[in-house]
Amino acid sequence: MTIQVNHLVKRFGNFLALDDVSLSVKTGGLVALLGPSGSGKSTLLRSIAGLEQPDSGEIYLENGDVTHAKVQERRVGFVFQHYALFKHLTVRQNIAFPLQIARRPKNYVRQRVGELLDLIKLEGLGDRYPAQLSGGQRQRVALARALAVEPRVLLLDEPFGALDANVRHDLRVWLRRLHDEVHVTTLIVTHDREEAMEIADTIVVMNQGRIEQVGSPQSLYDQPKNPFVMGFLGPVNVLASDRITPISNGDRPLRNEPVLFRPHDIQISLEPDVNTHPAVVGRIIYMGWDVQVELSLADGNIIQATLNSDEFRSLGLTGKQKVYLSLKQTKTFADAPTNYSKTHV
Ligand SMILES: Nc1ncnc2c1ncn2[C@@H]1O[C@H](COP(=O)(O)OP(=O)(O)OP(=O)(O)O)[C@@H](O)[C@H]1O
Repeated sequence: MTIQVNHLVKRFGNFLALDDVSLSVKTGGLVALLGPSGSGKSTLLRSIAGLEQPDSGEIYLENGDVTHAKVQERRVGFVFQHYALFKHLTVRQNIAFPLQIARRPKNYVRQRVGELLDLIKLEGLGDRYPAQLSGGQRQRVALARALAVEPRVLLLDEPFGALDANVRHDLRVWLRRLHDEVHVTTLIVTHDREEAMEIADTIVVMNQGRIEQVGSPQSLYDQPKNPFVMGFLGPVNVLASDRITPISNGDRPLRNEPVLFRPHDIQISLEPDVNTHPAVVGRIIYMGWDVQVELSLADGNIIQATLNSDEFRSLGLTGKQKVYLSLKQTKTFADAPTNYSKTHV
């Protein structure tokens, strides 16, 4: 285990930013902290870096207690959303900076900077200044600088948050490959579920200063522990159980808790059958391969279905058309509030 956090509590005045958070990160893992704004992701990351002092709890890095250690003693690399490169230094000088502070010999610095420029695929740009780079290139330099002194842990706080969607996507792929090459234990903060699912081996879902669930992208998506995780990992419809029959509830009796289902778990047919519900087609949104179809149920509830474009075409759906829907899969949660609605997701 490279990172071990035990019962961390952090208050800002009366506000409880971390509420008894415990987490283990395996050596070499790439773990995403995922949650809505204000859920405590950055506070947890900054506490591990030593930039925040927790009120109670412990932090271990490679089995050493660093709860009260200074930032420089922790040997962590840190990259923030906003480029923190030195404007008056070239790319090469920026990457060399932490090595010079650590008083590494000149020859070593030259060689290590060369290696890192290679690693971030910016070999030809070592003599440029940050202002002469794109946003994505600057973040790659920031990463190289964070990796220069071979940190025990790499901590990334929304490193691609300020970049446009295409560049973000390229950098995610790049970061994943980079991690597969260097295997440094990495914790990345994001509020973007696609980013978390694409990059991380393990996702830690946070909400209101607590960890809701930890697991692989697939296990969180397929077996969410509660409605919050299900809603945060992907789009979801919520209906009261007197409105729709859940597919399978195991042996557990329903106690009026809501029924949750994904838009792509709705099957649309043009003819009624046993257990189908009548609905009327509303707005249709083409998203390329996926087509989102809004459906109004007889009781006035509106839900979203997602079809692939082949299914959509073979049904030939148009607005105001009457259709019949059934559900392929549903989820209910024993501890969900019975007044739970989609606005909670
Ligand atoms: N220095 C501070 N003083 C007071 N409150 C703070 C401070 N830092 C964070 N907070 C509060 O703690 C809560 C958690 O903040 P944090 O930055 O950890 O959330 P986050 O999940 O990273 O959110 P975001 O995605 O918006 O960055 C927020 O409500 C924030 O306002």
